[in-house]
Amino acid sequence: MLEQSSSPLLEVSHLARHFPVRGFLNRRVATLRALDDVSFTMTEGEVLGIVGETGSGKSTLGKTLMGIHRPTGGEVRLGGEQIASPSQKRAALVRARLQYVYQDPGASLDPRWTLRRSLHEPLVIHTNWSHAQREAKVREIAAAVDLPPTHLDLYPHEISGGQLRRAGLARILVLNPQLIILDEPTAGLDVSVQAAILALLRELKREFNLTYILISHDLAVVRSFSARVAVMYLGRIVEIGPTAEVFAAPRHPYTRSLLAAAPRIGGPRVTESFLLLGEPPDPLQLPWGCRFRTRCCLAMPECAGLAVQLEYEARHGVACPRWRQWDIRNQGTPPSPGTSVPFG
Ligand SMILES: Nc1ncnc2c1ncn2[C@@H]1O[C@H](COP(=O)(O)OP(=O)(O)OP(=O)(O)O)[C@@H](O)[C@H]1O
Repeated sequence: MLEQSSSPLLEVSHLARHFPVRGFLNRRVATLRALDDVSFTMTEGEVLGIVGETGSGKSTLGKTLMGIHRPTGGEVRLGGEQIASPSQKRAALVRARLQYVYQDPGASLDPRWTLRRSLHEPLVIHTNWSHAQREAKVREIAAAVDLPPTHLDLYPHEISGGQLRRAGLARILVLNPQLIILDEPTAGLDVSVQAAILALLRELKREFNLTYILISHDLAVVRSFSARVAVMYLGRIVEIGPTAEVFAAPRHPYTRSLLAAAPRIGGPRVTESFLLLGEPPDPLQLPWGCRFRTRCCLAMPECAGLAVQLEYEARHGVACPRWRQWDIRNQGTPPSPGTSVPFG
């Protein structure tokens, strides 16, 4: 596990989620390993960004933490209490402490209900509070997300897109969550609306002492918003560490490739030799050993046999024994494609 100064809020250990692929007569014909052996910890108040190409397992991770998918292996602890394992059903009370925010939180509001009814609803389900207690909470949270009390009597179609997002967030916040998983919160928004949403999320984090997991394709958003970042490739974390360090000195060849494909991010000069080679492999036929080796410019035949492990104890962990060998010999200068780097 990563070293943390205080005891962790979230502990994810060797989490896996596999999906059966069924064929004729509903027989299992293959297994899609969407998430495999994922471990990390988070302290209260932290923001962890999750990045990776489409299909790398980011949303599956979020949904498995949330209990939307039951894990195939491993476990999740929140505040020391085991909240997910292959044999465990998630309790409703625990669900309230962890919330998942889809791309557009406003979309979760029922168009036939006033905002007031939508904000009361989670409290009706999860608490036995009186109407007056619920109303006080709803008003407190509406004020925190800058929704005037008069708006509580309006329907979703009567308010602006920005207000709708804020109302969607309010619906989650009434439950006093500790950890919120934000899945692409800024996707499809223009830059000024993006900035407003991120500013609101920062403010809410301070006010309610929230911890966030931010899933995003947008490396610039992750860089500005999260202090730590985990990079995923085909269901595994290949690198995890402080965002500034990962962006300034990426270690895993895949992280270098991601950054090379996003030049506006800045960071170190990443030459073309770190551009991704070829297409991602079929997720039903993952390469043995390191899953990235088929597209990696540092790959050697030995990578097929390696049990490549993320260095969980490291503050900046990387699941590739080859980056270190390369960096020591070449002070970080990337190799030409196909260059062989001997082991040992
Ligand atoms: N319910 C499901 N049943 C079967 N396979 C699934 C299911 N959900 C996800 N997958 C598969 O798991 C893999 C990871 O998908 P996931 O949605 O977690 O990736 P992602 O990194 O979030 O992608 P994106 O950035 O496009 O949202 C993919 O190969 C996907 O097809």
